[in-house]
Amino acid sequence: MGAQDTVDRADGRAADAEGVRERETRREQTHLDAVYRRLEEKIHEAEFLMDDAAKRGQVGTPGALAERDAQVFRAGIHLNRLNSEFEDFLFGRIDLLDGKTGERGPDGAYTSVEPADDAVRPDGGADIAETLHIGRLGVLDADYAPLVIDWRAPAAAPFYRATPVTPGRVVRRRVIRSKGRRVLGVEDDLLRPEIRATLDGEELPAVGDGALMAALGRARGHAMRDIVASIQAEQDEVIRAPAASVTEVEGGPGTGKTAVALHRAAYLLYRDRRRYAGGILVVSPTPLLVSYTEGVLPSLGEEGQVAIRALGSLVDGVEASAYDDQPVARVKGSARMVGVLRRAARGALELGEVPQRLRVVAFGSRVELGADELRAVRRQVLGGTAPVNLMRPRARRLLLDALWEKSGAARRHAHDPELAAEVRQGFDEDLDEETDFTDFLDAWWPELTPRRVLAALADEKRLARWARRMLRGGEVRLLARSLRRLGVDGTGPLSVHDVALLDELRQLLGPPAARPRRQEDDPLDQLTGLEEVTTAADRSGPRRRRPDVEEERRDYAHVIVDEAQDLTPLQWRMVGRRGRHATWTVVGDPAQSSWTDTDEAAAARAEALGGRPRRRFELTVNYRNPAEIAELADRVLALAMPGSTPPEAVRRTGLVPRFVAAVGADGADGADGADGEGNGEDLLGRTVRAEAERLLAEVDGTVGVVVAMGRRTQARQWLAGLGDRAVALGSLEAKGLEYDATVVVSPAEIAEGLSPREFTEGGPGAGGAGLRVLYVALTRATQRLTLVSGPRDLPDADGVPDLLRD
Ligand SMILES: Nc1ncnc2c1ncn2[C@@H]1O[C@H](COP(=O)(O)OP(=O)(O)OP(=O)(O)O)[C@@H](O)[C@H]1O
Repeated sequence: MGAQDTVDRADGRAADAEGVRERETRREQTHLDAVYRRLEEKIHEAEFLMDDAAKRGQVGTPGALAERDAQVFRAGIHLNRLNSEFEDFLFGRIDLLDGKTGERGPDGAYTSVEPADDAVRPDGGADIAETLHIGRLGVLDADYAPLVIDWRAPAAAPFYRATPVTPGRVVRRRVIRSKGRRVLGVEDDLLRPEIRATLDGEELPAVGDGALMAALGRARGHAMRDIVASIQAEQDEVIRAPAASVTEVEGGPGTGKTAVALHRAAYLLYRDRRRYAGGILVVSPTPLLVSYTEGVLPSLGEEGQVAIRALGSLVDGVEASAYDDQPVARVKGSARMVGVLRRAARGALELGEVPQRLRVVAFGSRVELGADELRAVRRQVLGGTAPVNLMRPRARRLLLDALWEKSGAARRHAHDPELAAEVRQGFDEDLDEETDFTDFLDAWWPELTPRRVLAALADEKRLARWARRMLRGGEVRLLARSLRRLGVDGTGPLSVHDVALLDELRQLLGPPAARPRRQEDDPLDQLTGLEEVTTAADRSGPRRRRPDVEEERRDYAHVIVDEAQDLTPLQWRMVGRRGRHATWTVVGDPAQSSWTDTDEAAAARAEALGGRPRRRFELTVNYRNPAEIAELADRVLALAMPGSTPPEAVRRTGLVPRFVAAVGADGADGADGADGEGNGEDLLGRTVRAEAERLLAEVDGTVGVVVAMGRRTQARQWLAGLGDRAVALGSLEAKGLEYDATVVVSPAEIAEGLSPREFTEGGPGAGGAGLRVLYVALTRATQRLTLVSGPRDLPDADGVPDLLRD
């Protein structure tokens, strides 16, 4: 056979394959047309029903209608948005063998997973018994037969679970790519290539190289895409895990933890909407990650029921995105702060001008309590554990007791308790109207707000008193200095770690107490020692609201924590308060933790999750990084956490990371002004900019430049004018994000920037949060990685920094 024949045959095969692809695409187009026709019918029907209900003055809420025909109605109302904003309304198809009757599928429904014994004939032939189309929402035809099955329905599970090793009934899995109403193409995986399957008498063809690789190769934008068309089996198990108790998921970078957590939220809503509607909280580490991920749920047809909040925005009315330096963050996040804040919450009662004497006129005579007596009353009030603001009624009550005693009236009426009670009531009522008394109470037991108390910690002497035996001198100094930003009244800007302190204080202070009411029973008379005491009167009585008292927090039905390895003990307490009665999904990767005291955080996490039973999952495949990048990052992982197993990268691109040294002839990078305005000054900046430009030309999507936290502003200037495809970010901000290409600037600085002491004393190999942060930085790229080293990196002749050499 001549060379020309070989070429002709190959061309012929390619032309055949093209023909099959076109034919298969046309077939799916026919199905999609039918789906849209049906959806249009349902939209008209829904509009008519809404209209009709409105005309007849009935309650025609979408909710009420949805119950009539929930699945199709929902599809209808989402359709227009799906059309305009999202691709792939219908994205999947499975062709199945006949199943064993009566066998249950992965979710316990009667969807047989295993084929019937005679599904494959002895000669290897088999007929496709069932074809299912899978989409973002379910659509039924006029006879209630499914045109599209919701991806979350049990019947759709084999689309995700089938693998060539355990194919079950699935012969062919097809991913359909469409835009609006147009089918663009199909990608098939044959899960049982050993059999000759036919559909309606025709042989079942397979088109393309599989959908996963196609999805992974696409350029990235500034928003995360859903993975609904290519969820992998181990991910699907997490998404569909029963909601009960706590689901814990660990996996290395790029294993899909964030994606899986968001798809799980959509799944839980589908399974039990009544329970979860309005009640799923997703906690994300940074506002950047919130905005990166917030389109995923709407693309899955879920909006409004899930709150995605950054750790700095978890308290209503507060929006913090500033970072503290790591040593400060470490103090603020430590569990030791709970004790300090407890003292501060009580100590703050003495912040203003505390009156040392109470003088009133009662029943026509002067009664007075002196400093010692007042101190004794205060001690007595503080004997309980109720929130400080809620102790105010008790303070009032005990002051009245002391005044009553002092007035001698108690003795005068000792023989007649009934009369004594009556007189006492008059005594209290008189004093409640006496401004000398009410003004005194306001000054002596002021209403405290969390911000005010937090700001009070900025006074170093005062803080040292409150923190005695809990914080070291250096820590007190750092903390006090950092809180000065808040100003005296506490209205200054908050850092992310301040928010957890604020939330802790909200708990310790409680809401401002109700104003005293006549004949009010002091609940603490009976209940001293209870954690939280309010009466119906307190709750319904008029409150003097302060503008800086935030709305009550909510109690969620399910809490999803992303990047859980980074929560500080105080943040765990803050999140735990929002899920006291919740079920939980907690995803994270210890190898990416930037927190130093991991034992302390583990204890706080255990407390937040309580004694609920746990179900653990591990994700093992890295879908983000090509193997060439993952292998480099694994060197740092080996230093940061010796012995840990990295996830396995799913693809190889042939593009190895590029190393560039920005070291001048004098060995300086000049970024710290080593030689003034001269050559070395902006060598690093110029190099980084040039590398970013180079990557922008090489990839279609985004380029992220990751620098040590202290260099963020500088890095933004380096990139000025390069357009919005290039982004500069600090190492801690890179959490959870990804870019087509990244420039990682000075690995040594990123590792040191976090914790110089840990890095230089322990040295590489001693582990440490700094190296884990570097590991995060190195695992953000989906295609290309460039490393720019400065002098601190001690690059070798090839520009490879010391930390990344073999
Ligand atoms: N089954 C899948 N099909 C297609 N893409 C996937 C799949 N699973 C994950 N990905 C993609 O891999 C990338 C990494 O996913 P994700 O950000 O959820 O990982 P992660 O485990 O949270 O990573 P990190 O720990 O680094 O934050 C994303 O682009 C995601 O869309």
